[in-house]
Amino acid sequence: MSTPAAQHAPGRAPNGGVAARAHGLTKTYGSGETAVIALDSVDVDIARGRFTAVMGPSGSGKSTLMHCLAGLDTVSAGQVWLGDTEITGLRERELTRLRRDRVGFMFQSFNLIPTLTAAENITLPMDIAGRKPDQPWLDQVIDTLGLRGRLTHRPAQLSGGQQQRVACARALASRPELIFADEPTGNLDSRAGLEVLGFLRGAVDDLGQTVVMVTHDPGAAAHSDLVLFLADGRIVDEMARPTAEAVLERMRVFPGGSPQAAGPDMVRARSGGDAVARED
Ligand SMILES: Nc1ncnc2c1ncn2[C@@H]1O[C@H](COP(=O)(O)OP(=O)(O)OP(=O)(O)O)[C@@H](O)[C@H]1O
Repeated sequence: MSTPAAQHAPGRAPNGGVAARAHGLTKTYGSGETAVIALDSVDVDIARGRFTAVMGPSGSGKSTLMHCLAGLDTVSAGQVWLGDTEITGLRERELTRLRRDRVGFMFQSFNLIPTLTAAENITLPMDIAGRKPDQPWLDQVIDTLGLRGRLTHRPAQLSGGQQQRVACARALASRPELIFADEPTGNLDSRAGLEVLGFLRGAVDDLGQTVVMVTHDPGAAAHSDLVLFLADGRIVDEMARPTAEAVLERMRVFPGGSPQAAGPDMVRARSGGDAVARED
């Protein structure tokens, strides 16, 4: 299977490598008349060694897509792979181990443990797993993120940007196959946000990591290689080599001049119900 996410440089995976894949991914919450279709038969390939951004109106399914790809949530139908491993159908215990060993997470609210130092927070997932960090790699991550002088600080002694850098180091520490970042700059001022985006970019370019980032911010999405646009639980568009201006311009085609106001009928009509490649 191949999808637009994997068909257009620079979002295309080197050597066709796919870090995560969804096929016919459907997620429904509730049942009967109150059922909500959060994801509607989504097909997507996440290119390995690339930075992919996911954008779309509030409620379009961005977080649900991320959670299903990361094995944080079960699917109602369809299949999800992490690398070559099909994760749909895995037992909770296997999923927990897979997330711990192969996926890194960053959240808007940093999710650091307040009583632990920065160093302890960074290695916590590996400590829980009983795994020894690869020290040269960890040193490289700590130095790249400029955290060397902050390792003994607790989160309350760090700025928001520094806390998110610790969360970034924690996500990178085990050299995961895939890092999911859910609005990682949402709680940061623009300077700290830019810094974190620069580090995520560097993690991809210099360290060969794979990053998927959910964002509402066209400026943040502009740091990615490829933007996937979600609306009404479907991937309705994509943009390679995005700029903030181009992303904003793209949004203007949605009713009301903003993707927040995009109507499902309109985006379905444009996409024919499937993800479409950008034609310009
Ligand atoms: N646990 C849940 N129970 C019921 N409905 C849910 C649940 N989680 C999400 N939904 C619904 O699924 C749809 C997609 O939600 P999701 O959080 O994935 O959207 P989103 O694009 O990430 O939104 P936002 O940008 O506001 O965070 C929404 O209609 C939402 O109300």
